[in-house]
Amino acid sequence: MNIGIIGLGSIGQMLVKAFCKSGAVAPEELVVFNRTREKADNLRAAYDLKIADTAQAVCNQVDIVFVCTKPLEILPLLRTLSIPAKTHVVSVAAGVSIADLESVHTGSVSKVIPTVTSSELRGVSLFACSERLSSEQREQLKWLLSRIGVAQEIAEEEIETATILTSSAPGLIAGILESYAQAAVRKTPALSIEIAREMLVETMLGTATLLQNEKLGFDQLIERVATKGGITEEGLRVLGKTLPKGFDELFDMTASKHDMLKQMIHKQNSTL
Ligand SMILES: NC(=O)c1ccc[n+]([C@@H]2O[C@H](COP(=O)([O-])OP(=O)(O)OC[C@H]3O[C@@H](n4cnc5c(N)ncnc54)[C@H](OP(=O)(O)O)[C@@H]3O)[C@@H](O)[C@H]2O)c1
Ligand code: PRO
Repeated sequence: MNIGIIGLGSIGQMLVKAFCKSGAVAPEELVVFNRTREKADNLRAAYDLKIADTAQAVCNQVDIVFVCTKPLEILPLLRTLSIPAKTHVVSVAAGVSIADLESVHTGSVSKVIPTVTSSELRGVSLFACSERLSSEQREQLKWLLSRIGVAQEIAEEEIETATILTSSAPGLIAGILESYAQAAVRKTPALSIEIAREMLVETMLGTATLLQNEKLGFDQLIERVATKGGITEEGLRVLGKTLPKGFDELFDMTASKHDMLKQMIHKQNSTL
């Protein structure tokens, strides 16, 4: 199976690494193109993949192509290409809908929201497929994504909120952890920030492993940690006062950003 990847930024490079690391795809089955050639050359130093000279050349030789450019770059790019109808076009762009993709490609299209943690073969890739997809194309996509983590099929109307739980989450969690570590050091300046960060990372790994291996609910883990009348209880009380409002605002603001992006994409598509 030949797989194309157009756009080798953070997520395009992650897909190359994850597909190769998982063994889902042999490097020589990958055909890549990036606007700036250097990124492709750097990847080629590690993986024996094919570098195409143009995005069109990628589309001419693959069964499925992952387009990993930014949301406002994808439709203008796809409009310049003559993509064979049999080629399955997969967009990873937040805010670009299946209908948008169907307006620029006559064949099968899908929307995938990957996550950077798939470079460790962990995390959730969200996917939504167009009705044009054959069952073989859908199974192929699901199989590829399940090799690099959990492949979660999802209705398009749920994908934006789910993106915040899966794809944005590694960045958001890193932001939360940094704030957690900084607060610890403000409280106790003798504590080194590096050690505070390391302790949090190890604790996060331990927490995730415990939740998963013992199939604990969050409430069960809380009960195990928070000794009645103890210290954690006090921390949870503070979180209960501040976090719901903060998370509601986070979901509201990221939804507004999605809406803004979609408006820009629709405007762009109607003027192209
Ligand atoms: N980062 C994430 O965690 C994540 C998760 C899920 C979905 N996404 C989606 O993935 C997409 C890419 O995000 P990113 O974070 O990877 O962005 P990025 O690091 O800026 O990568 C974008 C890449 O696209 C390349 N590019 C732009 N126009 C091109 C063209 N016409 N032909 C070939 N290559 C082109 C750029 O090349 P240059 O080297 O020339 O700039 C750059 O390497 C976005 O649509 C985003 O919504 C990202
Ligand atoms: N990274 C992309 C963004 O921040 C999409 C979800 C994760 O826009």
